[in-house]
Amino acid sequence: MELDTYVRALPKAELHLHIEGTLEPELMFRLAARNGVALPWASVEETRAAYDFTDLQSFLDLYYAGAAALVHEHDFFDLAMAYFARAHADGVVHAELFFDPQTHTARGIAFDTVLSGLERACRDAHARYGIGSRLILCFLRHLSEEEGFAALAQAMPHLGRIHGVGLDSSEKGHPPSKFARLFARCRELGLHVVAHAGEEGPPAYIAEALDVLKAERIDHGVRAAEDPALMQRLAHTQVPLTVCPLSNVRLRVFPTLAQHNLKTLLDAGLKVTINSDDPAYFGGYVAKNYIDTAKALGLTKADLKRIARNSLEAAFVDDAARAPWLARLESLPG
Ligand SMILES: Nc1ncnc2[nH]cnc12
Ligand SMILES: [Zn+2]
Repeated sequence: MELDTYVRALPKAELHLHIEGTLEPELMFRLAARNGVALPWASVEETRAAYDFTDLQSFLDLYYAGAAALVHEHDFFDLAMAYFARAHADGVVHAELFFDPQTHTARGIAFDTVLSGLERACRDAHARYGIGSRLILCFLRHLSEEEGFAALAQAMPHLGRIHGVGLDSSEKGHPPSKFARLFARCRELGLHVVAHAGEEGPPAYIAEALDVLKAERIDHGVRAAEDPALMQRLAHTQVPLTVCPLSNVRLRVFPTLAQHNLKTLLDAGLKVTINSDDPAYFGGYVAKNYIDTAKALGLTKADLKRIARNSLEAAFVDDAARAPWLARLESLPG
């Protein structure tokens, strides 16, 4: 079986996906026109040309600017449905969507507008494609813990619709410990906990995410490779890493895909998964992340199958939901 066909046939979960990062320029311009929102770019082409990032912050500046096109419930619905259609084509059977409510409430968009649009898309995607999904509220770490508590207060009436919380945005200078009390409260509320750590920030941030926030998965985590004791810990505990190879290259965490450490992490026994992060900005959805990484690092079908299996095992679902996906996965060669 050809690599492309094989990757798409693998049942997989996408566990690191910012829904705002799936806003393709074409939809961004349609929504901006529909909503009378001014964008900093004149055309779709000019927008794509601006996606020449030097680091995480240079991306985040554009990502927050693009999100301004999202205003109405229907916009969030359209955004998520466009993602689910692509995810389905890539063989995704389950997706855990990050969303950044503070990006929207700061512009006067109601929390419920964001959540209702996304939730309706999750329901429709299940009916149309059979894709399972979860919504994970991410706190913006460049803002204060107090502002995080304000976002949590807005989320409180809707907690039945939110499965977990995460931590994203500018990593350097904003360690996980800044949000210790907020995440303790989220855990008391029964929410799952994940956190971006070790993308641009040091390995110590990964340890803090585990020790202080009690993160159940680490988003990115690639800088763990700099700390042998942390590598051993991650291999021993099997805390999943949601690695995003194309993102890492576009944000210059690694100079090229051939220099990415995913295979090193995998061979050291860590529970590595492959995800797309912000595919509209980084040039590829999840299947392209699998395929390009496989080609660049010489991953075998057995490696790819293991990565897909890891993603299913790391998803926040019960074993009954996982069983048919795993059975289908194991029936494939490799
Ligand atoms: N890769 C990333 N790192 C941190 N925050 C983000 N928000 C969206 N994408 C992100
Ligand atoms: Zn991310």
